[in-house]
Formats: sequence, structure tokens, C-alpha cells
Amino acid sequence: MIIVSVKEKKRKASDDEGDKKSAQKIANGGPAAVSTDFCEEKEKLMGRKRGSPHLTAPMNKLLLDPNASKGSSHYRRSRPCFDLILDGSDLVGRARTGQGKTLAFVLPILESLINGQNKESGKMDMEKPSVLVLLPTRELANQVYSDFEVYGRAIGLSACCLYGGSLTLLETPGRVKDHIERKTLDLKALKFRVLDEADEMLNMGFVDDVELISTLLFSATLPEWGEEELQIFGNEKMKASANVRHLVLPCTRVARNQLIPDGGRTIIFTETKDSASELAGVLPGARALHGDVVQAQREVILAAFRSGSFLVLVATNVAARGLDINDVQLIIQCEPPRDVEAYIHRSGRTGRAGNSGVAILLYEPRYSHNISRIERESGVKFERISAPQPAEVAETVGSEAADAISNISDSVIPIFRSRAEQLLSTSGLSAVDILAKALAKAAGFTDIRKRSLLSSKDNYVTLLLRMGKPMFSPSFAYSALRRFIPDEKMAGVRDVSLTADGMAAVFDVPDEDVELFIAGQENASMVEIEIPKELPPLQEKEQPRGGFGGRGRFGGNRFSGGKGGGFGRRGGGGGGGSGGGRFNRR
Ligand SMILES: Nc1ncnc2c1ncn2[C@@H]1O[C@H](COP(=O)(O)OP(=O)(O)OP(=O)(O)O)[C@@H](O)[C@H]1O
Repeated sequence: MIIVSVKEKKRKASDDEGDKKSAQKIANGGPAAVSTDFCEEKEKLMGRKRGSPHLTAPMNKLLLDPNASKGSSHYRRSRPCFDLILDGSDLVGRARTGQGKTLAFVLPILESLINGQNKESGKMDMEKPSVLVLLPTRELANQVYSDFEVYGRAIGLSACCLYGGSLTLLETPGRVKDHIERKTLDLKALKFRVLDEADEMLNMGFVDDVELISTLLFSATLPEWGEEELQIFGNEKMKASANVRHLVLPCTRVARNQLIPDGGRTIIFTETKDSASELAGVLPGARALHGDVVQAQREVILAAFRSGSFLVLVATNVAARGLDINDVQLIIQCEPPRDVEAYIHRSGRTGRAGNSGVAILLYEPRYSHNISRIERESGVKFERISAPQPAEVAETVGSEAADAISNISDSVIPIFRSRAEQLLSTSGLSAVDILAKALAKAAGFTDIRKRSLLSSKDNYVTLLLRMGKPMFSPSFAYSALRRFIPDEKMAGVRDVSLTADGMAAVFDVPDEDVELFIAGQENASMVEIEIPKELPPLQEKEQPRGGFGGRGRFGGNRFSGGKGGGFGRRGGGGGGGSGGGRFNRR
């Protein structure tokens, strides 16, 4: 919980220094890049060189401060919030993730406390706060507190953040009730009560507590409660971020860790704590964050991730909501979450404050049904992609390796020449072939494997079967194959799925059996088998009951496909925004 107790301070000379620092902090704390519309809003406001007549001079000064970029452009966007909060109305506010809901209540509340009916006059008293903000996790409490602190101080108000050392985070609203009952907290002076991530609090069964203490409810995902609800930045009813490319990629559990890319700040979500720990254990430099990690450690991990000490955070839903971390370019969800709200919040950890981002949802090809459900309910149109073939990746990386070789100093030649001559005379390969191998080695490849389009499994190839007539079930396709493929080879057939039009089936076979299947069609009439370049749209299959949230095991070697074998970015992590052209679109 955050309890913000605010009072007007007498201005002293030393405050000017504090204000300068605050302004600096605001400037430094801003996102690395702001979107066009964030900037346009700011320019419009700055161009007018005047603030709002409704606001106090300190708030106008803050909003017009060129360093306080967040505040200035924010005002125009959240004007309805200002009006309602200054009027003392109850408010239910909803906007997509990363749109700035926090400032949408922080700034008007602060303004209200130095202006109008809620003007603070009394002495600062930690036991009698003026504002109480409840949030589901301590990490979020710290984050929102820092906005109150920075903006409050800049306009001459001070704030504090209190939370019980031993309290379980999810008990936070209950804890407030405890305080009230034990008379360690007096809420009589309270002027604002805010419930952030309100739907989550309600889901956790805090309805009574909420009725007791809340007047402002905010979240990207809220049930519809009627007309008082304010769509803060446009008409946005529980929709996923529009600044994010939402991609889905079929991938079996075993193939997942081969696909996780290197570079760039990434959050990977798993369904279980065990999966998060296991995956973090096999990804170099990754760290896990979940409910079993002790609180103090959680804060250390998050601070280190924010500061860039490590780049891959593997988390459960504890990191799904609210966290605002600069420059997270990629979100990977290892399987479809149970509810659409989780999808919206998780994917919303990127694409914030007008920046763009990529969210990739991995799913078992057999259960594509879950994808359609999330697509329908979140309002996103998923781009369906398949994992790139290692050969394509190798080609790109190979040309970078070639550039790198041209830049190597001639001083190395005398040292390596005799070994090169020996290789040329003994290997039986041409000079060009040997050079090709050297490039492969420099690019991190020792062999090139095939990768299934259907399941992303290495060393499997997806084949497409047509029989010149509709197929009514996968077993129909399977029986057709059995007519001309020996039993021992049929044992290698995986994931038979019908195409959406019902006229073909796709399935995986081990790479070494591909020729046999292609040649086998000669012995069967009306049968065509080919290697598709792209995966066609498939019919959906229901996931059996209880199938969600299973415990994934992430064994094997992540780098088995060679360096760059994943689907994302390389080269310092700059290219995550659009996937760097490495995704295979379907
Ligand atoms: N006008 C603005 N200009 C630039 N950045 C802004 C502006 N308003 C807010 N921001 C920044 O946008 C980011 C996202 O804001 P915030 O965390 O409040 O989003 P949110 O809508 O609450 O998201 P979520 O639903 O995920 O909690 C923050 O870094 C915030 O400082």
C-alpha cells in the first residue's frame, strides 16, 4: 500500500535546490523516446505558453516546464480526470496499458490538494494521510509512490510511502483495514482514495474493503460498470496496447528455449513459478521473479533489471501489471494465459509511453483454439508467424561475419597462413568451401538444422498432404499415409492437423525421413506431399480440460541452432521493435 500524506510546505531558499533536483529527476525519469502524439500534445501546450486558468500557478508551472515532459503533455490528455477529481467526483478510469493512467490521478490529486475544496492546510501527520493509494504489489507501490514524490515535491508538497515490513503483498487492502481497526491509521482526514489495478483487487475478493475505502478506480482492464466510467485516453474498452505488435508463434514446449532470442531488454512470462525458475536457469544472464522469491530479493532483481544489469527477466504474473520499465522491447509469453486480462497486462509491459514493442505468444500448435479466444476478447489481430529456419538466420549472420572478416587486420595473416595452407591441402575442399566453413564458425554455426513450421522443433520438417478431396479428421490423413509409409516411419509422424479449408493436412516428420515421404507418394494414387514454405491457416482444436498451466521443462541446449537461432534480435538488442525482419509471416 502507499499512503501518501501531503501538506503544503512553507517555501525556503533550500527548496529551490530541491525543486531543481526534482525537475532534473522528472527529466531523467522520462521515457527514452516519446511518441509523436505524446510530443504533439506537448508542443500544442508549450506553443500556447500559458497554462490552464483552472489550475494553480505551481501546477501550471510544472505542466509548462520543458523538462517535465510527462506532466506537460499529460494535462491535455487527462483533462477530464482533472475536472472530475477537482470536483471531488468518484471516478472509474480505464485506458490501455502504458498510456499514463498513473499521472492521470497523481497530478489532479496533487493539484486538488493545493487548490479548491481539498486544499491542505493542516500539519503533516503520517497517521492521518490525505491520500491513500492501494495497489496489488509492493513493487507497484514503490513505482507509484515515486511519481507522487517527484511531482509533489516539484510543486511544494511532500509525500511518503509506508508499507508493513512483513505483510504479504496481496493482503495490502486488508492490511489497511487492520491499521484502521488497531487505530494506527486514521483515515478521517482522507480526501482521496485510489484503487490502482482495481479489477485485480476486486478479483482477489477485496470487494468489501474496496467499498470501504476507495473512490477512484483505475486499470487497463475493468468490467463495465455503467456510465460514470471514464475512458481516459479515447474509447478504450479493455483492449490490448495498440503500440505493440502482437505475434503468435506455434511452438512445442521442447522447442521453446531454442527460440528465445538474445539481446534487448525482454520479459518472459511463464504460467508457473517452477517454469520461471527453470527457464531463467537455462537462459544465460536471465533472472527469475515470482512469488517464491523473497520480497527484498524481488526488489533487488527488479532494480537490477531496470538499471540494465541483466536483460532477460523470467516472471510469473507478479510482473504482469503496472510495472513501468523503460525500453522493454520484447515480451514473450510461453503459453496462452488463462484469462485475457493477463494477456493485456503482460503484453503491455512493452510499447509504453508511445514507444513501440513486440509481444510474442507461444502456443502448442494443437491448441490454437486458445489463441482465437484471446484474440477475440483482447481486440488484437494477431500476426501469425513461424520460427525462422536456421538456414535463413545463418545467411544473415554469415554476411555480418563476412564484414567482420574484412575488417580484421592483415597482421594476423602471417600467424595463421601456414595452418590455412595445411587445411587447404589436406581437407579435400576448395578454398571457397573452407572459407564458407570459417564464416559459419565465426557466425556461431557448426551445422544447419531444419526447423518445423508447425511446432518449431529442430530437426523436424513440416509436410503438407493433399488427396484431391476434403479430409474430415486428422486420423483420415494419418490412415492415408499408412497406406504407403512403413509402420516404423509412421511412428515419427507428429502433430497431424487439418488446414482451415479441410482440403489438406500438415504434419511433422524427422528431417531424415523427408525424402522417404516425398518419394512414397509415387506409390499412392491421388496423393500429393510437398514441403510448404509457409504454414497454411489451420483448423482449431480445443485444449482438453485442465490442460493449461502445465509445468514446462526447459532442458536441452538453448544454442543448439547456432548463434542467432532464435526469432528475435541480435546485435546489441536494438532491433526488437519490429523483429528485425527475422519473423516468417504467414
Ligand atoms: N504525457 C506524457 N508524456 C510522456 N510520457 C508519459 C506521459 N504520461 C505518462 N508518461 C509515461 O508513460 C509511462 C506509462 O505510464 P503509466 O505507468 O502511468 O501507464 P499506465 O496507463 O498506468 O499503464 P498500466 O496499465 O500498464 O499500469 C510512464 O513511464 C509515464 O511516466
